[in-house]
Amino acid sequence: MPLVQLNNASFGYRRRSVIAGVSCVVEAGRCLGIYGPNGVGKSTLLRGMTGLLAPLTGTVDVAPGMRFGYLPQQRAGESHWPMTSLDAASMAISAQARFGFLRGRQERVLSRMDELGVVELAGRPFFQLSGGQQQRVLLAGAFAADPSVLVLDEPMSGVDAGARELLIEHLQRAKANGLAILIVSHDVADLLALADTALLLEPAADAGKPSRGVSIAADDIVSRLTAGRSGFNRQPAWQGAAS
Ligand SMILES: Nc1ncnc2c1ncn2[C@@H]1O[C@H](COP(=O)(O)OP(=O)(O)OP(=O)(O)O)[C@@H](O)[C@H]1O
Repeated sequence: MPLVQLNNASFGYRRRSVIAGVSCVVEAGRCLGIYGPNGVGKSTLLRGMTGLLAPLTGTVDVAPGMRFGYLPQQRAGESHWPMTSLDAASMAISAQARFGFLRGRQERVLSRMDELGVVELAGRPFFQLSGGQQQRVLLAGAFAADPSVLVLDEPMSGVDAGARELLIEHLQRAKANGLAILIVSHDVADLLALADTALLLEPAADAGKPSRGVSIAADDIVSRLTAGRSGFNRQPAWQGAAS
């Protein structure tokens, strides 16, 4: 049974659709990749799939009792808020787990931080870490919530090649253990490494109209993009995917 199922769903703001006609399923042990140009509606679709935004039309069915772990898109910025990395990851878990304060929470977070190679950063001020280190700390928090579906919005941004390899392996293992993953990425290589199915989001030819989503097998991403059938030939965002 799918954990999340969208049937011809559209999402937007103030009754205006940003993205329309999306049908897809999210299943245990599978990864759905979402790909498309800036502003096409990827984050909007994630908000809709996780219940943060109600569909304007169509339906979103979520299996009872399931939990989302969410790694939002990183925003550039600086803060002097005196928060340690452990605090940041622990806040992520309590926000995501929806079960309030958890006994043994810090141990769970520290153990996930250890798996992701950032446990030695636990006491360091979060905002003094590099972007890639912050990303791994927050991912540890998302994992510690023990989610059924892990939602990753551009998880590899700011992450170096070695750390990316480690993250991909970690996510592949978690997927093999039954975790469902939803990932937005501008890098086709990430989607080829993780996704089983891909939703290609295409802007409408007519500026005032909503974007559309086309569901394909992840292995067909490169041929689909190079064939230009989806209009993606206008932007070479997937460069490097073939290496
Ligand atoms: N809270 C909001 N209220 C109104 N409009 C919004 C809101 N959030 C996003 N939008 C609009 O919805 C459209 C899609 O935005 P969204 O952030 O979903 O795109 P995206 O594909 O994730 O972009 P990017 O690749 O740049 O992150 C944009 O036109 C944006 O201005």
